[in-house]
Amino acid sequence: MPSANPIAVVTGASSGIGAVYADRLARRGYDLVLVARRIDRLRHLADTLCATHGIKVRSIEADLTEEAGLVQVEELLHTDEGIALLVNNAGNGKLSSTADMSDADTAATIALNVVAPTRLARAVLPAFLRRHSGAIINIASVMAFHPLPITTLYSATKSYVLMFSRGLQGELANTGVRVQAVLPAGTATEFYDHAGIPLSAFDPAVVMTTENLVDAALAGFDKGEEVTLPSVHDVSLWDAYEQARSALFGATQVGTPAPRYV
Ligand SMILES: NC(=O)C1=CN([C@@H]2O[C@H](COP(=O)(O)OP(=O)(O)OC[C@H]3O[C@@H](n4cnc5c(N)ncnc54)[C@H](OP(=O)(O)O)[C@@H]3O)[C@@H](O)[C@H]2O)C=CC1
Ligand SMILES: CC(=O)[C@H](N)C(=O)O
Repeated sequence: MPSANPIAVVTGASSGIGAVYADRLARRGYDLVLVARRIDRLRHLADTLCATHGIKVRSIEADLTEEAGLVQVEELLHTDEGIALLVNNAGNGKLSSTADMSDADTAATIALNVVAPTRLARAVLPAFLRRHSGAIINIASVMAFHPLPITTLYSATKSYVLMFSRGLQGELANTGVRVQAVLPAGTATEFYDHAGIPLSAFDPAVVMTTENLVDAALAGFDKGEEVTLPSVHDVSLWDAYEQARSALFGATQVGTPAPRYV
């Protein structure tokens, strides 16, 4: 018997931001599909959320940097008509100079942060468009617009997520399908266990709790925001950034070299 609840697919649900998204979406009455490599954690979370909220939860053990893992989730997104929300959350990043990163880490970050959210969005979009409804939440980062010497590759991948989201928003206008880009700043998760720099190296005053992050991001989602910056108190800063970006683009469309280059 198919569930009456809308289904949310959350990637990277075995810890951190994804695990809190799973909890919050369960509270909102979503059935869940949880995706990550650590199936033991997924099953524990699934049992807890089922018991607490009376929802249905499926756990999928998948490495989203591998073709087989991606195909598993793509097939679900292609076929399960009950899916109403995709949270592209799984991500990683080594905080390191580009020259010092290994080829394996470089490939894994591009695969997980760029290829996976792209393929999963492409997998779910046809059904969303057919139904004129559905939403994709892409977890980017504030590093998308502010590269540091130790975040070059990571920032580039998150800038892709932001641009991919902004482009989709333009494509999907008036279709009933929504895309939200969420740009967290430092958030207290296991991300730093694998990043090469421990969370303890950061000023606690600038690190947000995962619960506060996700609750703020969902508040932005409920407001209909296209880009949500949970930690930015003065939203006029983003508005000014976007206006400057648009004005700069307009200034590129002139067809003649700028005088300073002549
Ligand atoms: N923490 C922060 O300061 C910030 C984080 N972000 C972004 O938030 C998102 C969530 O990260 P966060 O919660 O912080 O970190 P965590 O490390 O706690 O969570 C990362 C999640 O991604 C999953 N994951 C990692 N590698 C793979 C893989 N190869 N295949 C499938 N799933 C994988 C992990 O599960 P498993 O290991 O079980 O596979 C885990 O569930 C990321 O996109 C990150 O870039 C953005 C800004 C700030
Ligand atoms: C400091 C970081 O790289 C963090 N993951 C972020 O995206 O802000």
